[in-house]
Amino acid sequence: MRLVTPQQMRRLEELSDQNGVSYAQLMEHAGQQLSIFLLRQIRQKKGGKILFLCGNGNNGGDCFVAARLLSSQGVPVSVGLLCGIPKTILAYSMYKQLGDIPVLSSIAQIKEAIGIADFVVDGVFGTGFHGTLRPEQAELFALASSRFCIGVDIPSGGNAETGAVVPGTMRCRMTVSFGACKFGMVQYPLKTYCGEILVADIGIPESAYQQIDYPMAGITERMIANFLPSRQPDSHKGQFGKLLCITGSERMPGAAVMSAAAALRCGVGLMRLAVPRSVIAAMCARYPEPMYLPMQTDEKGFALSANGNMLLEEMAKSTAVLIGCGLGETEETKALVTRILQEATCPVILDADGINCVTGCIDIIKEVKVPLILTPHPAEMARLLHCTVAAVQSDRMEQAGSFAREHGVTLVLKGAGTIVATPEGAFVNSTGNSGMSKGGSGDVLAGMLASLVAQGIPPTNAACMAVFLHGKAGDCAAEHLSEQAMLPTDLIGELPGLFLKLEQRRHSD
Ligand SMILES: NC(=O)C1=CN([C@@H]2O[C@H](COP(=O)(O)OP(=O)(O)OC[C@H]3O[C@@H](n4cnc5c(N)ncnc54)[C@H](OP(=O)(O)O)[C@@H]3O)[C@@H](O)[C@H]2O)[C@@H](O)CC1
Ligand SMILES: Nc1ncnc2c1ncn2[C@@H]1O[C@H](COP(=O)(O)OP(=O)(O)O)[C@@H](O)[C@H]1O
Ligand SMILES: [K+]
Repeated sequence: MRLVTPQQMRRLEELSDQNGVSYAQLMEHAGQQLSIFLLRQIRQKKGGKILFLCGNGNNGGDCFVAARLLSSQGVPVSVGLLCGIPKTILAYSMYKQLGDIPVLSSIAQIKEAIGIADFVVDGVFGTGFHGTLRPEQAELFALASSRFCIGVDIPSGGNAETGAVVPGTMRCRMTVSFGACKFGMVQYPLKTYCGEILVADIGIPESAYQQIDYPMAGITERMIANFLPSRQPDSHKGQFGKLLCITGSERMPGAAVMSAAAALRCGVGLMRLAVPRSVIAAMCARYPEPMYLPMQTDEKGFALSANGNMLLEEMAKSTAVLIGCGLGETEETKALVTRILQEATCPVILDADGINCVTGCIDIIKEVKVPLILTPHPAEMARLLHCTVAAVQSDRMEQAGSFAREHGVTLVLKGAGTIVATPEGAFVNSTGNSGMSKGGSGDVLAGMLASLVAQGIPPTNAACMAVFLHGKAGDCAAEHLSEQAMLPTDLIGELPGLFLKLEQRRHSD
């Protein structure tokens, strides 16, 4: 699913206009698509009165077209003007074609109409919304939201660029978005205001989409199914990658266990697991598959930089390195992480404390000569950028995309609606649930990602595949264990079922 910012949408409309599909035709198509959708809804409900709530911009214009088309087919429609007569030439010309459709402009009339409508269509504000809602608007929106409300392009009050909402934003059961889904609609909190999202084709030429800078898309199962490495019947372990994990400390051995277990379940051929010597016996009892590399530690159980030479030798034999989960943030681990990055000979996945260790010397990232993937959660991202978590969360795509472009890395900004940003474009995940908001879920993701990269899947593809499957594993776990009780380790238990499905899908394709 394509995702666009409001600026990109405006550029698409402009390119479309230059390529023979005018602005007026786009609006006519948008209204047509909306009317087709509404007709389907009416048929399912066996009848229904439709009230279009319209603002004075082009979002209202789409509604005038739909109202005219539906009315010509005998559907009882009315229009409520919330911001007066349309301001744009386009919307005004559509408004003038309403004919004898009832137009309500007093608040009292509109309130009454909302009360008796079967469907309320929200065409008050689209991508041109800014500022806040006036109290009387918020009150009307609350009333409309209590009905079966259908969003036009985006719920009014939502920010199509960031996913922010203002108090009183319209709550829609379904939203019909034109040309492409707006990025903000797949981020929180706006996502929860959209209901089911449908994208309507309004005739923007394919060539226009191809000219958009920094394209974005939602991650789908279909997309990631093709990334699975093929397994030939005569294959051997050396063909499925060699992963070096530099993880864990005496205080956080679990992070090493979870990332390693997840990596093993994602199919890597060989794993070397560098962890503090003291935790190896317990780990090996649980997971005998990896080759264990004992690390020397300080008196608190955190790895020393003196392990560097041994780790570099092991890295030379590896196809990917995962560093950071549970490693701890000390002067010694900082020196170790820095050295691994500076001398890396294969792709590196930098997670958790691996990220924390470089926040003071972020420019070294630009000098890394191998593909680098960072997997920060919002607080780690804020540390990287030396800003607040709120600043990260208020504009996730801008923060992730700018970082990826500036540093030439793949950046996985975690949290509901995880973003995989690369220097060329970005992907957004929609799987997962709040049952995953538990310490350890990130370690599982890091292990999965590292395993896929080690197997030779290009970093961006691997990141999309890992975040999609990680969230899907969370959704499966929640189904039979509940969001409340499920654990990060349960995600690992779901992986075999998910890979089985992907393999079956590949065999049937
Ligand atoms: N262009 C095309 O060909 C196509 C466009 N399409 C449709 O156009 C939509 C974008 O239309 P748009 O740019 O006119 O903006 P829209 O969202 O209607 O709102 C702007 C109006 O609201 C006002 N306003 C804003 N905030 C406000 C507030 N807090 N309180 C009060 N007023 C406020 C704002 O006022 P102003 O900025 O002037 O102060 C302005 O008058 C898009 O979402 C899609 O539905 C489709 O048909 C496809 C083809
Ligand atoms: N509400 C949610 N919806 C979807 N995914 C979530 C949600 N909460 C957490 N996750 C996912 O779980 C993981 C948590 O990672 P992180 O915060 O690094 O955990 P930890 O470091 O404790 O292992 C991320 O991949 C994140 O996207
Ligand atoms: K709207």
